[in-house]
Amino acid sequence: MQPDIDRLPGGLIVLDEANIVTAVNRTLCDWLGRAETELVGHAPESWMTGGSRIYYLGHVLPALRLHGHAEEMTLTFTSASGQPLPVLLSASSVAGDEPGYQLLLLPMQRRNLVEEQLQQARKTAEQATEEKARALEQVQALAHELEQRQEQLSELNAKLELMATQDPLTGLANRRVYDRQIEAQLALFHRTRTPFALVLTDIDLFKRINDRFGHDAGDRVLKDVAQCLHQGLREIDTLVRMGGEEFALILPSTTAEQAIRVAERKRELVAQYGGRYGEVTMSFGITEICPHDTKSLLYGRADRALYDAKHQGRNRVCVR
Ligand SMILES: Nc1nc2c(ncn2[C@@H]2O[C@H](COP(=O)(O)OP(=O)(O)OP(=O)(O)O)[C@@H](O)[C@H]2O)c(=O)[nH]1
Repeated sequence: MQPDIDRLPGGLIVLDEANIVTAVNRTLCDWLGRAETELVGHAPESWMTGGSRIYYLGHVLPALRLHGHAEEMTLTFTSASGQPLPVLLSASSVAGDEPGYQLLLLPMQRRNLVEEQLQQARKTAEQATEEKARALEQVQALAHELEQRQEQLSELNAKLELMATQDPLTGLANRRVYDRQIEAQLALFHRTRTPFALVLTDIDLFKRINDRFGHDAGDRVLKDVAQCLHQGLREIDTLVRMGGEEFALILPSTTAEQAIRVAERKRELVAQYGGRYGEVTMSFGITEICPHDTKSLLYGRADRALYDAKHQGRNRVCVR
């Protein structure tokens, strides 16, 4: 598509090398209020104000001839009715069969408009950048808050998990962990016949300690006994406070024979502990997993072994 130079939003003047107008567009004719025939064949400075004429001949034209271009120069033309017409001129040389120059004129009013539009666009862009920065800040603040909430949530979950599995007085695992571990050991035994032993143990005549020294003293003894029982256990062993003054030990890959030795060591340790609350002893009931055992059969046998120990005079280890 050929550009329609007559409808350009700026005036166009084509000059030959001798600075004589060879063509103009309609926009320029309209601004100057002159017919094309009045303009072609003349020098362009003919329609400029005195000052602009000097500037054009002394500066613009020499620059154009020397460098081949002149940019954003201010000149004032005069219309046929005598009105000054300030313009911004940009010009460049044209090579080829008919060498010369082409001058593009933009009225200053229009330039101001363009500048205003540019300023407006810049302002809008700045506002958009500020809004973007604010939005980014908000997103970052929200992301930070989310991170904190997630941290709080995982802390809370960890606390809940602890509360669900820990005895608050002694810090030992609770009955929930006992159930989980026994079920895991039973499953392992049924799959691989790996033996394990269950030890139930109970502080002897604990009621007397409570009665004589008070409930707080009883709590102190429970904590100390928990420590004694915990000493020397393997990573894979599980020590649980079942409730009251009863504890359970689940010893994986352990026979009843081996469990007796473990229980004896614990019994001696507790008996040595004594402390401010007089003699403290424990009774132990042991059993080893049998082929047709269930969780309750296993527990029942260990409990009967513990009963045997109590019945036989306490501070001893019995096996069933
Ligand atoms: N201080 C304290 N006492 C507890 C706690 N849980 C249970 N007890 C007490 O433990 C005592 C257990 O008494 P009993 O079941 O009669 O058994 P025992 O006195 O140890 O006698 P034997 O088991 O036959 O040797 C009761 O007095 C309970 O109140 C606890 O968390 N803290």
